Amino acid sequence: MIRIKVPATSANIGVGFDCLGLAISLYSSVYFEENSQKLTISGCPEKFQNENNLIYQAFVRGCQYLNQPVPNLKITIKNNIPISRGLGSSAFCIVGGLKGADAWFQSGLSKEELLSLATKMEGHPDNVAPAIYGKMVSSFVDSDDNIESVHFDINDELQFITIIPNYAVSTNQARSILPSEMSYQTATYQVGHALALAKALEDGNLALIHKSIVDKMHEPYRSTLIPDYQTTKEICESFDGTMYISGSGSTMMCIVDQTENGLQIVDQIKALHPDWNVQHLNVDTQGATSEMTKVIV
Ligand SMILES: Nc1ncnc2c1ncn2[C@@H]1O[C@H](COP(=O)(O)OP(=O)(O)O)[C@@H](O)[C@H]1O
Ligand SMILES: N[C@@H](CCOP(=O)(O)O)C(=O)O
Repeated sequence: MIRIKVPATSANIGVGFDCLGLAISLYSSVYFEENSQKLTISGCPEKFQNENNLIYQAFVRGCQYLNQPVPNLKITIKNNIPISRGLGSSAFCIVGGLKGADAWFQSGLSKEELLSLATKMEGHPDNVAPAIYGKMVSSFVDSDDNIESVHFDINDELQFITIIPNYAVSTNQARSILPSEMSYQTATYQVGHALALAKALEDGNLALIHKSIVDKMHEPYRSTLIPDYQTTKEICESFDGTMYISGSGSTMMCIVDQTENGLQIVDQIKALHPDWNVQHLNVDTQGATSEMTKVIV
């Protein structure tokens, strides 16, 4: 059977709305094997165990692109990326399904083709690009509808603390509350900040990360959907951490150096919210992988 392993992704990174994203060391896998029936799906909530399942939809899209018939499939999901928490669970499904079809037919799709197909399904490239390539990726759609992506190394001195609340925020809702227009002044602010942030993350410059990550495009609106936003931000900042809303939330990501500060932040947040999932994670540098395997792990 085929195993596709995909990293979770943290999109936007403050000022990079819909264009900047980071792959992190939290992984989900999906296994594809032949089946006597049309489709069997396990490892996800029952409401997704049907033909509307996003992984299956992406697999079918991959077959169409490759001009291949859709095989009878058994899909087994080993999921570690929480759903609707702003860590790219939908990107996992889309990249997992497309890459599954590519591996099934051994068709050797390029990462560029994969990114183009995945972006059309997801609607924005900021999660699917790092899910495919790893590291931090900045992407945009050019005038010919091609996706251009630029790849950044993140400095090893930084650690990422993923703070996952026990409540979800739907991406659709978090997009629907955003204004439809923005001023030239705000656009200029965002461009300057985003460029500085990319360099600061490469250099591990915590002071510049802290200044440049401050967003005016989505975070002020979306923070209203996360009741614990302000208190969590204050805890992070009291130990020299910088916090942003991961994707559309509810996860909050804290960037901090490799000192004891990270441990203090985790301890304080866990003490306040024992049922939240708070983890130290690293940057994933590989992106999605595929392998033939005999066992499900
Ligand atoms: N493990 C999974 N199994 C089936 N469907 C999933 C899984 N993970 C995510 N999805 C799909 O992705 C959607 C969540 O996407 P979205 O709201 O964008 O949140 P996220 O921030 O996690 O990407 C779900 O409604 C579902 O359609
Ligand atoms: N740029 C998108 C990113 C959504 O990421 P997700 O992980 O919440 O699906 C947005 O901000 O809407």
